[in-house]
Amino acid sequence: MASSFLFRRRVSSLGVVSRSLHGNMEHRWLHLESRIEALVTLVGATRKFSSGTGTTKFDFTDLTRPHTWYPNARRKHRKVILHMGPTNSGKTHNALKQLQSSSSGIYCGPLRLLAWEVAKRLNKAKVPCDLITGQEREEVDGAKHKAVTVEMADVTSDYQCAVIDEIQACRWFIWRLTMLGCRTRGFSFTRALLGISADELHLCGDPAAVPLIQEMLRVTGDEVEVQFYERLSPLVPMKVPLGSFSNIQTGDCIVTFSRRNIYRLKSTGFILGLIR
Ligand SMILES: Nc1ncnc2c1ncn2[C@@H]1O[C@H](COP(=O)(O)OP(=O)(O)OP(=O)(O)O)[C@@H](O)[C@H]1O
Repeated sequence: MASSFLFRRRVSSLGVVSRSLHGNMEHRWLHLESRIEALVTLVGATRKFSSGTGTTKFDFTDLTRPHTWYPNARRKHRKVILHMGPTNSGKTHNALKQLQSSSSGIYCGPLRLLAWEVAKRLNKAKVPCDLITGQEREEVDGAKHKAVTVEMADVTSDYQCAVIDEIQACRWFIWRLTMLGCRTRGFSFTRALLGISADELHLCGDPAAVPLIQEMLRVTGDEVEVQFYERLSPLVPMKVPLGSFSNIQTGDCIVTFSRRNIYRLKSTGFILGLIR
């Protein structure tokens, strides 16, 4: 599902807005992380001191057990289904089918456009669905479903079904920071994974994340099931390189990994002409 946004014409301008939002968030998270690390060190010293008294104390500053920060989710015995496979293998499609048929639910994705696509899909299927991102809040009468960017994940309500897309971005905070996935936004995925209170939680992503997620969920008491997927259509490399951009044909997709490159390619008019 992540790849489909690349084909939309609206992408470049919207992409800039959301990236600048993430840029600000990056600063905030980095700042917060350095504060947490300092606090964790301090807590270590405090615990050593108080353990000598022989009394049982609850340590409110203990940041080493994040699963306990979400009592709503811990009260549920969640069924967690991992949909793991390469891109274009139908993981998200299957998870969204469950979301669509549930009485209430939430979709959390890494991009505004993914949340937007899911809200559109559910509303089109006559399942009223709110769209909530860092930039907008579109509420639909009677909606019991929400499509959100992961930072807006609601960890206070109860849902029948929840979907977290691109879960490999998850990041695990533990005593001395261990890290996997996205350095700047991973915390929001971890928060959604540990904190969403849903009977069924569907996680879509890369199989490389399976051991980490299993480890994270070992302490939550959730039931975990892993389903592996194969690509729906084969990926066949070309026998000869493309060469010049002038060899691009209508229907081709260009993938690039920096904003500067996107604008550089956009400025070459023939590419825009093809996308239209
Ligand atoms: N059973 C199906 N019937 C019809 N369309 C499907 C089916 N499974 C997947 N698709 C379509 O195939 C495309 C890719 O599926 P999907 O987005 O679920 O893949 P994905 O594995 O989640 O990809 P990504 O890793 O990029 O998010 C989508 O357009 C989806 O609607």
